[in-house]
Amino acid sequence: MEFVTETLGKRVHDPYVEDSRCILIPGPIIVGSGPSGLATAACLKSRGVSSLILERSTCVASLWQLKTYDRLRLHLPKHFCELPLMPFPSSYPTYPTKQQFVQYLESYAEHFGLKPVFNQTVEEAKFDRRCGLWRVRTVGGKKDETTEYVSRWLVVATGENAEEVMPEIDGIVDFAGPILHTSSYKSGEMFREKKVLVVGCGNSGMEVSLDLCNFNAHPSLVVRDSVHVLPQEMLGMSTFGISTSLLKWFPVQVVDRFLLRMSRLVLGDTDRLGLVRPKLGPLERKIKCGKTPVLDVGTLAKIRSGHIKVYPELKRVMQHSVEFVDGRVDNFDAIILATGYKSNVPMWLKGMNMFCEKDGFPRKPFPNGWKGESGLYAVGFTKLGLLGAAIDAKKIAEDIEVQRNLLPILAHPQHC
Ligand SMILES: Cc1cc2nc3c(=O)[nH]c(=O)nc-3n(C[C@H](O)[C@H](O)[C@H](O)COP(=O)(O)OP(=O)(O)OC[C@H]3O[C@@H](n4cnc5c(N)ncnc54)[C@H](O)[C@@H]3O)c2cc1C
Ligand SMILES: NC(=O)C1=CN([C@@H]2O[C@H](COP(=O)(O)OP(=O)(O)OC[C@H]3O[C@@H](n4cnc5c(N)ncnc54)[C@H](OP(=O)(O)O)[C@@H]3O)[C@@H](O)[C@H]2O)C=CC1
Ligand SMILES: O=C(O)C(=O)Cc1c[nH]c2ccccc12
Repeated sequence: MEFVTETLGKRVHDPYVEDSRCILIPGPIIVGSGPSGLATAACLKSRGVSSLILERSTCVASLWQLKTYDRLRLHLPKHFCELPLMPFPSSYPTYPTKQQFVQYLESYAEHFGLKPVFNQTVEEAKFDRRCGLWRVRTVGGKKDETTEYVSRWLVVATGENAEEVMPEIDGIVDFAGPILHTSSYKSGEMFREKKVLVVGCGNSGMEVSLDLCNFNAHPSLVVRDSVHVLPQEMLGMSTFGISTSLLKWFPVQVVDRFLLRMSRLVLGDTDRLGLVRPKLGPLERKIKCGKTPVLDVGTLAKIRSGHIKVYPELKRVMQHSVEFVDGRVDNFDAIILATGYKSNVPMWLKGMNMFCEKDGFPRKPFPNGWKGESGLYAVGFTKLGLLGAAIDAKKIAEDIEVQRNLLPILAHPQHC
């Protein structure tokens, strides 16, 4: 505690004050240098507020750089995926490639002079009520040392996809072949001629199955429940763009009915392929349950042609084969878990009610989840992808600027 008192008292004008691995940050601390963290830091900077970004990985946008497959492109048109204050280059195609998106994010960081501190995993963050400051403990760096960063504001930007979901499947430890999560999958190159079971039919599972086909592997897809598959475009426009326009005028149920009718025209009856549609419509389900509809990029054609088999839920895994709940058994050489991701906020953010312990998302849904108490903020937990992150980032920067102008803490050091 002496440290905070001392630094606040004596070194009020130093930008970063270091003392035995306890560092006072005059601006906000942002945890995570993905698109959400970068967008918030840029919006703050444009309002004259410097921030410090702490990142566990070694680069910006680590999800995109290190944990995604080669053929990935944005699924939504680029103008829905732009970060605030800097558009995509006009030379980019409507659906930029992963490499283009990463290049854009790197230029974004450079343009705004954002320099995250890499190799800093936040292990604990808690609000110290005695001095009204956030204490953020990290581990990392050359000698894996512990550091405490202290600030009035904490922005959680660790994302909806911070940790892989690894399901418990009966007998999976007995499986003889490779088992990997889609976050480690790069391409179907290593699976040529192999029989591969893809578990999970979100956007990742559907696209990885298609990629495997393109490398002459033989994929099977586990669809344990129901799924909405929509065409990426209809009537020459993006399905997402049409949806957002219609939602301005019509209730979500009406828009869903339109989307389902159009999907039926473009894609045919997906139920017959083993992809049974949920009872709730695609947008209502996204809003209520956070389940993203699959935007088809060619997988359905491969299912229809028999290149991708569809199976129901797994019952158990054996050394070289898998049994499904309908009693069928098939041999496989590899298993790819396309079982999604989860937030990691409950693992490190302590003593705050803003986030739900169970799912690690803000308790208040979009558009109200961005602000908590005591200078705590969340960016990028909207279930609306990059668009939601951009909306949050702007609001957070505006709010912090107002607070900073109202209560200049450095002029009124508090006592710990
Ligand atoms: C394969 C894939 C494709 C996608 N495509 C799209 C798309 O086309 N359009 C769209 O809108 N959305 C898409 N998404 C959704 C995705 O969530 C966003 O694109 C975007 O990456 C979210 O940004 P973020 O900064 O909130 O989270 P992330 O990009 O996940 O960034 C969070 C950062 O926080 C860091 N971090 C996590 N925990 C800690 C910790 N304890 N300490 C320090 N650092 C930490 C991580 O290392 C990471 O760098 C896609 C997601 C995936 C998985
Ligand atoms: N180009 C793009 O824009 C892309 C975007 N994305 C986005 O990234 C995010 C993550 O996507 P994704 O990785 O597909 O994860 P998702 O969470 O969207 O999908 C996970 C899938 O795994 C299933 N599942 C989970 N556990 C099991 C289990 N034990 N047995 C069988 N099935 C299981 C889920 O089924 P159930 O629904 O029954 O729970 C669901 O179908 C999404 O927001 C997605 O839209 C991903 C890829 C490409
Ligand atoms: O890819 C994601 O996770 C997103 O949240 C963006 C997104 C893709 N398809 C959608 C359909 C409805 C709302 C958001 C998305």
